Amino acid sequence: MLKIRSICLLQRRWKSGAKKRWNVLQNKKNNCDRALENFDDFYGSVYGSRWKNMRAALLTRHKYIAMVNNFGDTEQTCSMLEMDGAINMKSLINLALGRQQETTDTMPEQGKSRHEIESKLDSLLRKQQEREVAHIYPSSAEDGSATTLPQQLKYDNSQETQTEDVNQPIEQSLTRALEEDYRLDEHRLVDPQFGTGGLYEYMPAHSIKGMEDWVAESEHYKYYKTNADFPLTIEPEASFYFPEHLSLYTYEMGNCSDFKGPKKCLTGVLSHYLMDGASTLPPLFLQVKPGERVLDACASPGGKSLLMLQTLHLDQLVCNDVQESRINKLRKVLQEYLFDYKDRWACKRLIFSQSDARNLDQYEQFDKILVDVPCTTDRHVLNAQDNNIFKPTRIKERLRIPELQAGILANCLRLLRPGGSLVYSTCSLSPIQNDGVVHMALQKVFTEYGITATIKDLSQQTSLFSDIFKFDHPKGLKYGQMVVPFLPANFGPMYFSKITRNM
Ligand SMILES: C[S@@+](CC[C@H](N)C(=O)[O-])C[C@H]1O[C@@H](n2cnc3c(N)ncnc32)[C@H](O)[C@@H]1O
Repeated sequence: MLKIRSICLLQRRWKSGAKKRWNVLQNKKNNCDRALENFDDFYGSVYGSRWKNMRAALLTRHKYIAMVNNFGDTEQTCSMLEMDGAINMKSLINLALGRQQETTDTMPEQGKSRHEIESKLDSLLRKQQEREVAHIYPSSAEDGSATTLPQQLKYDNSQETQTEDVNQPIEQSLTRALEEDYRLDEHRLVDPQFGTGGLYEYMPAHSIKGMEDWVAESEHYKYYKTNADFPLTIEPEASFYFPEHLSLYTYEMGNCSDFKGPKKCLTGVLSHYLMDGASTLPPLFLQVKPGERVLDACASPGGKSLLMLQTLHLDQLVCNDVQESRINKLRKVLQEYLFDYKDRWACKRLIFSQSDARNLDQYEQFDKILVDVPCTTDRHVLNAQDNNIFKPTRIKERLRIPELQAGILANCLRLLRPGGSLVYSTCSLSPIQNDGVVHMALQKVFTEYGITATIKDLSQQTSLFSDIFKFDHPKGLKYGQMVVPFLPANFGPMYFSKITRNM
């Protein structure tokens, strides 16, 4: 009897194995496979040899930052995060700001204080790293064995020839990763594949090998590749300040430690909010000032709205999203984090709005607008099957994304008061959804409404963040900045462009 049962079990196991093999033989692709294949073709030709490292990072667990809730037990939360070895981004940025200011100064005695700030920053980072290493690998310090990289830092893509050896000493591996990246950057600058126009010349609009799904997108690309038919100024952003009341905590580059989950505070709200670190940059660069009226045009689930509220600067924030279910999600998040959500502080300031941002026009003009549009969500589509935009039945929707994005951005430019600014952002590496859409929207508002705008060049300000994020500055990127996935700082992707409406 016993014998018969085990035979049955064996048979069943063999059957399911055979089914699996049959799927493999049929070469059935899932949605994530489709997305990866598409990116390999498209981003491979956009980013060249650098795509390999971005790809490995995209397929690896990404890094978060912790935003402290000012409506909870703020000081306790900050101490807890610091005890765990996290660094307050504000101190890093303020040190970098001081360093930048000193560099522009030629006074000889100031060289000394620059040196002091630099060594302070170095020792802060070194201490932080030592504390972290001791925490994660306590035995290495005791037995004298080499410290190894955290598992997450391993390039986990089997097709990559560049697989990191996890047994390498941490410094050696990090140095190698950084050196490799600089080498690739150098290579890109002289690589004839990228030509003088960088991204703008990398592919013909119609003949994109293996990229049939992108043909409609490349039509937009062809359109924005033509010379601008609208007046455009690009000027450096004058200044940057880190909001006094905002506390964002991160681990230094190369440290992939996890944050503890949020806790309930005495006021009943949650202690901190975890988000992709690169998502903090669009609202930070919007530079919301006290008393301003702000629109978050595509607000749900609400991380960026919450960040702007945590600056305690806003006079009014209109949180808009197109779907009712998304608005409900946003309400829930804000409710979990804002004390007095139903009455005083938040009630006076928060307005929920459910509209298609392409047609939104029921409000007075805004001082600032965040335009964090729907996009191909490049990291998400490689890791989640459900509701994936690369599902074959969603092809049309996917191909219309740049058009939708340009429609939203153009309407938001119209909703800005003259002199007001907006930040447009996506979490996609696609030059079409990024610079391409900015170009299309600027063209559209000029042709239809005679509106002109100035692009703010943020490169000097983003360099303040270069100890935390990996920025990519492809030659052709004209209108925005981009954080790219990078194993030692696995944030993003995040593209953002700051635009001011001319008077
Ligand atoms: C990238 S998510 C926004 C993430 C959000 N800013 C945050 O930081 O949590 C894009 C949002 O745009 C919304 N959306 C899509 N189409 C829209 C439209 N036409 N008008 C307004 N919102 C739209 C989606 O429902 C989605 O919630």
